[in-house]
Amino acid sequence: MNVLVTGGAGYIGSHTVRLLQSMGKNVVVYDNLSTGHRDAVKQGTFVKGDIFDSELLEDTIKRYSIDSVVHFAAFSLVGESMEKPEKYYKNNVMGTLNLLDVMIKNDVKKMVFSSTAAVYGEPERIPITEDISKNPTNIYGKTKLIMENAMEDYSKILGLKYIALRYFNACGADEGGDIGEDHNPESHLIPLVLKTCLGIRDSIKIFGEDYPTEDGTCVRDYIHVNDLAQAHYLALKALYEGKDSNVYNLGNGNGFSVKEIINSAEKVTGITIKKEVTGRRAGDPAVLIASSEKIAKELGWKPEYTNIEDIIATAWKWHKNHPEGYK
Ligand SMILES: NC(=O)c1ccc[n+]([C@@H]2O[C@H](COP(=O)([O-])OP(=O)(O)OC[C@H]3O[C@@H](n4cnc5c(N)ncnc54)[C@H](O)[C@@H]3O)[C@@H](O)[C@H]2O)c1
Ligand SMILES: O=c1ccn([C@@H]2O[C@H](COP(=O)(O)OP(=O)(O)O[C@H]3O[C@H](CO)[C@H](O)[C@H](O)[C@H]3O)[C@@H](O)[C@H]2O)c(=O)[nH]1
Repeated sequence: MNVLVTGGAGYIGSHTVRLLQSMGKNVVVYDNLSTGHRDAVKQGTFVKGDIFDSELLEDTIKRYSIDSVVHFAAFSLVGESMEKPEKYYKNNVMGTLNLLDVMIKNDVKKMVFSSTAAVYGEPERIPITEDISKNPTNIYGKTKLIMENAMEDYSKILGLKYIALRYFNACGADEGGDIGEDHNPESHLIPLVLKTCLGIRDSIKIFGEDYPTEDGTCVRDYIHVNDLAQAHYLALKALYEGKDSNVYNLGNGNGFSVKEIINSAEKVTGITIKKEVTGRRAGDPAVLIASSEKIAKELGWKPEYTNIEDIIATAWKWHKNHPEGYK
């Protein structure tokens, strides 16, 4: 396996790169560092480049005899996507189409693609299986769905073999404590809660407690980043074994409310967190819980981290040791 990992200097990418390297795979990280961090790639080949730079992409593919791509590079802030749609359509759709052009031109026809639970929008059923209708409620989710649809056509007509992985809420960090989540701005619940524990933030805002859930706050399915990484390895393996294109959900299958996450973080850290209930955040579905049965059955994937406190503890280790992230 000679794998090009676009966005490999980002949060999920850097964990996947580490896992693939630990399994002896040849990995080339290709990242423009727009939201990623050079220090998140601790070893191996790093190319600073943009997925719009066809020449550099082609040169990298040829130089390292690349035969597959894991494509993380994208913008992924839901709120920003509703304010700057052009930024999201450009990077996530045009950028990915450009990458696919260069891949196909160079006969690289295996791709693992980062998709998202946001493709479902307000789901018609819980737990969410891959076949339910997709009605994304934000532009970020739309851009990912557009690319899933395009890849389906490329697969039928151009011979592309792809696996799209629809992640639910990625969280946690590698046990080593030297790589972790560092988004700027940060919008995800767990890092924000832990930054409040560290005193970097004053309080955590709870976006609405009037949802039709047990405690009134939104319920999400939190999945450890190393379990996501493992799924990327299994997806690549399936493609190298000649399996067909496919789409899989990736979640733990357990839902936790915002209040439950805050309580768990208080237990893990031993710190009482200041909370503030505010209004709902636009576009937030009440409950998102994955069924990951399909990937379990077809690719043998099984999450290692199922206990939410264990997951938060790995994130806490990273944040405590790197209060300012990679800076
Ligand atoms: N974090 C989550 O909970 C989550 C959930 C579902 C899906 N995803 C998807 O997973 C992927 C990775 O997410 P993440 O949280 O690690 O994000 P991230 O921002 O940490 O990583 C994205 C990486 O892509 C790079 N990048 C962006 N545009 C690029 C371009 N044009 N050329 C080259 N590199 C570029 C960035 O520099 C960054 O290193 C994204 O595609 C995201 O949409 C994330
Ligand atoms: O300060 C905060 C931040 C978040 N939340 C709540 O916590 C939950 C989790 O929010 P995150 O922002 O951590 O994650 P999302 O569920 O909004 O989004 C994640 O899951 C989506 C799929 O639904 C996309 O994949 C997206 O990329 C990914 O970040 C939501 O109910 C949100 O309203 C708060 O109450 N306060």
